[in-house]
Amino acid sequence: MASPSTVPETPLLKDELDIVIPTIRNLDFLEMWRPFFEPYHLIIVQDGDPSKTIKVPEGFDYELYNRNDINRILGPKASCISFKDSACRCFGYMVSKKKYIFTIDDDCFVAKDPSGKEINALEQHIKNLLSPSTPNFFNTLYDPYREGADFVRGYPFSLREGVATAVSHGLWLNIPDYDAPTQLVKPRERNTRYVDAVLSIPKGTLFPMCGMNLAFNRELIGPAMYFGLMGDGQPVGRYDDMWAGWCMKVICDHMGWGVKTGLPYIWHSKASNPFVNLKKEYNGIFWQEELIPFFQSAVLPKECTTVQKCYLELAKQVKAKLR
Ligand SMILES: O=c1ccn([C@@H]2O[C@H](COP(=O)(O)OP(=O)(O)O[C@H]3O[C@@H](CO)[C@H](O)[C@H]3O)[C@@H](O)[C@H]2O)c(=O)[nH]1
Ligand SMILES: [Mn+2]
Repeated sequence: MASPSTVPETPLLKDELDIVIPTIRNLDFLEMWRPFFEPYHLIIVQDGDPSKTIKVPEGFDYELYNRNDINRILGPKASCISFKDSACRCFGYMVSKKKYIFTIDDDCFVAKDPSGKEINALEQHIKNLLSPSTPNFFNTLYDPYREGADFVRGYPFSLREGVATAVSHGLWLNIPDYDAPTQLVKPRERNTRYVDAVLSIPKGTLFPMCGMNLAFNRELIGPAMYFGLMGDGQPVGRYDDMWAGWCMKVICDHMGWGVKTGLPYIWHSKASNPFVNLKKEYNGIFWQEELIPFFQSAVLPKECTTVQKCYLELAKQVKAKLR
């Protein structure tokens, strides 16, 4: 019998978490993530031409879905899954049967922290999701549940239990997730700043959710994580994750759940073409100036006791106020 010291540590949430990857390129990046990802089940959503063969590196346990699969499974409803846009990833959230989801882009690699240690982004997301959030009162020493930190003087004891964490939003070293105008004026800017913090986004505050390094509790907030319809035939692009983030945050605030941002970092390697991105984002840059005030003022009635009811109510308000 193996002695306790040799028994391999079972990766956290090994059978309760799926890793969802949208791809229109290839999956070579998985080699670098192998030590961290291999124990987990992958759901690969292949975008673009379904006749193209996507090679999954040996040793990974995965499901792979292309557009033909999406059309077969959803029939006429397949039109709600974006085509030729990373928003297609939310199909993976739908077919998953697990409690947690981690989604990552195929141009995101393992980053190193300032000490040079490789960052297990998945492990950090799991820690973020399994520990409470503090959206109702800001803790100036950041994450109070972290080793070596705590609540500071003046923090109400009645609030120190925190609330359930629904979403963990990770960040990116190297290529930051800038919009096209910013990328055009700062083409060589790279993010080299590693901020060693995890923050709860305060209740009542929206934020720009990026889908490239993101984890969430699918059982809690899954129905609100629909990534807006973008890509082929749509007037706006690169607002899929933003849309989901705004809907999700309004609903989390209403349901009393938390959203965290900060660690973990990944290394984002490819800058997408800013001119192509400008065309995709152009309408969205105007659209969001109308959208944000809508989401900031959205109120969900107390009868909305489930995420589904919240989302349907939000949809009703969108239809009434945003068309
Ligand atoms: O038509 C497409 C284009 C891309 N993908 C896959 O989606 C991700 C992200 O693609 P990419 O790295 O090219 O785009 P970025 O600008 O860096 O991504 C940021 O913008 C958001 C787009 O809304 C995205 O979530 C952010 O990370 C890769 O895995 C591509 O392979 C696709 O499936 N279909
Ligand atoms: Mn990218």
